[in-house]
Amino acid sequence: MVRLVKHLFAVNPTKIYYRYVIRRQSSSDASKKEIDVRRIRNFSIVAHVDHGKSTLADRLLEITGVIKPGAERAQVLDQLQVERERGITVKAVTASLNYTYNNETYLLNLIDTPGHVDFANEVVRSVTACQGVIMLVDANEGIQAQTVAVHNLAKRNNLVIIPTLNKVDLPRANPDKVKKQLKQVFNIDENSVLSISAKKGWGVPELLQSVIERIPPPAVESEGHFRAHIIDTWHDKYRGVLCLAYIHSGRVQVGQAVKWSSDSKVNTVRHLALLRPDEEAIEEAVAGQVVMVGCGPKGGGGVGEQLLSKELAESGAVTGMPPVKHMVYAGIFPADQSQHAMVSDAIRKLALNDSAVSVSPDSSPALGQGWRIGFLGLLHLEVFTQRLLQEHKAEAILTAPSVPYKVKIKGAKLLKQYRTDVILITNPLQLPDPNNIEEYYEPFVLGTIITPVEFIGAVTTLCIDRRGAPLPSSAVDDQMTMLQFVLPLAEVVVDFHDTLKSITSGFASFDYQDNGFHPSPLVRMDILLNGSLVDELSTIVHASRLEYNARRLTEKLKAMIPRQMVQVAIQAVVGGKVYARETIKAYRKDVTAKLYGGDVTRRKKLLKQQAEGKKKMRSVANIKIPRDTFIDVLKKQ
Ligand SMILES: Nc1nc2c(ncn2[C@@H]2O[C@H](COP(=O)(O)OP(=O)(O)OP(=O)(O)O)[C@@H](O)[C@H]2O)c(=O)[nH]1
Repeated sequence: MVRLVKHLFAVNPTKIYYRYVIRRQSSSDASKKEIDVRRIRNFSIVAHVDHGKSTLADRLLEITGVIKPGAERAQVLDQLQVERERGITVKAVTASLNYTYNNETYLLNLIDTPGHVDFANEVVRSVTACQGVIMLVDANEGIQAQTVAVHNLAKRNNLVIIPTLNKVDLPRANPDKVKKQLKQVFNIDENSVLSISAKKGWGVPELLQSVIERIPPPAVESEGHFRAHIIDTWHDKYRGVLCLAYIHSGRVQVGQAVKWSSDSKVNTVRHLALLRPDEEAIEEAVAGQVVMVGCGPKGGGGVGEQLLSKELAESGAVTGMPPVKHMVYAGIFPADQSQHAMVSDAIRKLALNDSAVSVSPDSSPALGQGWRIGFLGLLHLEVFTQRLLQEHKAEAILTAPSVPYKVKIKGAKLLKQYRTDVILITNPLQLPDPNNIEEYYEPFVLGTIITPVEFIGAVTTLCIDRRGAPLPSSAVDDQMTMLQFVLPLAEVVVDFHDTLKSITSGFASFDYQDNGFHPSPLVRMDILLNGSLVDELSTIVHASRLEYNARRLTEKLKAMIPRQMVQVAIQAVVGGKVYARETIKAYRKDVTAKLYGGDVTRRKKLLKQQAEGKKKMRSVANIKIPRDTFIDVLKKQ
């Protein structure tokens, strides 16, 4: 089952959760000594899903003495229930490992980066702490779309890349062919490519030596004021917020006064530890290190923030990290409003651990008080809600997800209100009156697809159908091609990947990266149930898709909403004009049945009451909509 799910999420890999302990390292002395920055190596393992990151991490932990060779459970790193159920890894931390090479002890920080674009933010913040990556490529499957994505990311961040072929033990492995692909696609010198079997451990010690030889130590200012940026945060019941921090300059000690870049309050460092991956308390950490820091229960701090010495914070010389770009927004509401405080607390705690979400208050006539949450993609959204339920027992209703748009506004009043002429729309209901909109902008992505050549036609048709604009393609080798398209994000987030997999028998892989906002003819389409607007079902659609979307949405709602006591009219409307309509017939309840042979005035009274009841339901749109409708209606095609 797990394997099956893994394939379903073939480009939905993620991050690794390194928070288990098998055996403490016997090297605690090393952490008490002053660390020489020249003997620190900060690196990540990056790869397409299933190319062997977790397996290689296991081997590295074995070689450095963290786990015993041949430990029974493989890939012990995935701990969250959601990870086990989905067969994907979702959460990243780090492992600080000691390794002796040429009689010198090195501190190797294995900083995990997630692969899937939904977690791109995590990758970006992780790589800022790395100087190099091990780029794994399955010697049997060859380069896949995500290999291209992680390679580009490493290049953009000027990281040293150690190209490594994995699974060379497999009988079908073809290292020579994949080396040629690496040369063809990335211009990687074939002689620099290492070959390993993470499963058997072949070539792994040599790989570790290459990490030391090829990846430079961090270029940091050992002297000067303490400055660190936060890679990850999580909540500890007793110690409050704990953070994983990469130290850019200076040093930090337990008891030191520090400040968050976002806050004027002075905090004291109370907890300092190396994660090996088990915590190993230390008294001091220096620039170049990745350490766990805690400032006590009220110590605060969030991912992307910086932790600074009090003096540096007060000098005003620090600039912030770039803000996260959210790809998908959805409303989240407590299933039961009496649980609002509990769900609120759960969201706060989870958002602390999942830095990539943005949370703002929201309210809906149908669903009550809730939150509008920004995610990096649909998988991210699903994982977040699943974790809410599993880890915090918080049951929430999710509204239909939508991508953010931008509009250029006109009219003195609006311009004064927003103090800018281009505003970001994260909820279709925020759209100003069309008369006040000068131009609409839609988010686009650069999609990379690697496919066997026989599917080029089918893939191109799919992309064009999704309003994609083709870019020049290039050969990976004589059997595989890399296609690139600029695609509207709205056409990609919902079911693009599933469709691509089905038309290519699972052989094509897909990845995408942000391509910014571009002008686009958009309109807001509303759904009326018996004349009442259902806020949660409003969508922004491309003008060319209006009639199709109107029909599709009303038909799907008809199939999803169960029959009610009253007839339900479902209408898709733009600016007062109805583009599609469906009707769900009412159950007919014979309220006079009990009055067989009774008095006629009594019978009339009951019929009148029933008619009034129906009217009332219409006027308040008291229609029971299954909660999954709000997400499924946009999801399933
Ligand atoms: N034969 C062989 N199988 C391997 C090797 N390395 C990994 N595998 C197998 O490949 C599959 C995927 O390995 P993982 O380590 O989970 O891959 P991953 O890249 O971490 O995958 P995600 O955690 O889902 O991102 C597992 O069944 C491993 O046992 C290898 O060197 N040889």
